[in-house]
Amino acid sequence: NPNYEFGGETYNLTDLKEIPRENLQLVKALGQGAFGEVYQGFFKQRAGDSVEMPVAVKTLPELSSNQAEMDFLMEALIMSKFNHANIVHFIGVCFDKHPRFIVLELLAGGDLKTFLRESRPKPERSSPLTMKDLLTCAMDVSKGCRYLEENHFIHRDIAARNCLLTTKGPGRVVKIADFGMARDIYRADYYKKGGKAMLPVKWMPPEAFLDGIFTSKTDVWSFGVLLWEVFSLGYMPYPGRGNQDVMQLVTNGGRLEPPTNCPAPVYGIMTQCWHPIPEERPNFATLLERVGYCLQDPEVVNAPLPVFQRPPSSE
Ligand SMILES: CN1CCN(c2ccc(C(=O)Nc3n[nH]c4c3C=[N+](C(=O)[C@H](O)c3ccccc3)C4)cc2)CC1
Repeated sequence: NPNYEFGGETYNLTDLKEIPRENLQLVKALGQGAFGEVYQGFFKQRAGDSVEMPVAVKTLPELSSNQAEMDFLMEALIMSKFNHANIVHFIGVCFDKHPRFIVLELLAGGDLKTFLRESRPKPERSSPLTMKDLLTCAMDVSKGCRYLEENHFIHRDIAARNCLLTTKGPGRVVKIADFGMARDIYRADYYKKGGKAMLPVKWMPPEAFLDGIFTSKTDVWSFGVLLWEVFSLGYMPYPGRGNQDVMQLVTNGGRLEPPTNCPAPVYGIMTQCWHPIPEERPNFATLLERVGYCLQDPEVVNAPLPVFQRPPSSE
């Protein structure tokens, strides 16, 4: 029964809030999670209550290895200790028997990468998003990352695919919602990641993919790539390049090009995140300030988003 350290305290299975299954109703599948399905459902504080809260329910298949059971438990422990508006809220677990559930806040807008790709300008309509929308998404993620940094938690996989939106519409809030990479490393089964082949190399700095060194400055580099994802409206970074190619390019000082129409101050923040020396990269408190300045800069906020262009073949 593994322990989990966070904020100077140690936690284990007994610290997790157990929810009675009868207070939960699973409605429909939301998508294929790393373990089993993620369902949309409803949760009642008390079985008889008329008020029910929409929730997301991560499920662990009944026929799971002990390794998968432990991973699922560790994921619950990790998420249960976070308390921040830009990190998916943990509600509780149903661990008394199979199938096991982790009950989380429902983020109904889907993941950030899909949202950005769906928001690209089309021949018949320009993008519904403005620079302000993109900067606000980036601001949300940097707030979540600053909280993790303050708590000395290294995420190791900050990327648009791991962030979810409360809604696609205006007033959307972006939250960090997947902690699978940090969980795997915490459980020291990095070999589970099947070596370099599975690592998110395109989001990693040289000291990470060359020497396995991870600090919060690793997450800063990844945030710079997430910023590039946001301003390219969901492109795959280093289009048309494989991981080996990217490792060589980045080790030799190569970097992502500015996305089309990306305001210079925004690209400037990206390049600061990609400083070869980790200590020279800004921390998330500073990044939050700099994204905030961009949001106050009329030249940035009023800059037009790119108009429709045929995507390159590799995309
Ligand atoms: C037309 N569109 C189609 C797509 N659609 C969706 C698609 C997916 C979701 C969804 O998974 N929402 C989630 N809310 N809370 C959690 C979720 C996932 N969680 C997890 O823990 C998942 O593992 C996870 C985590 C990070 C990223 C993806 C998945 C926790 C919501 C709407 C909106 C309407």
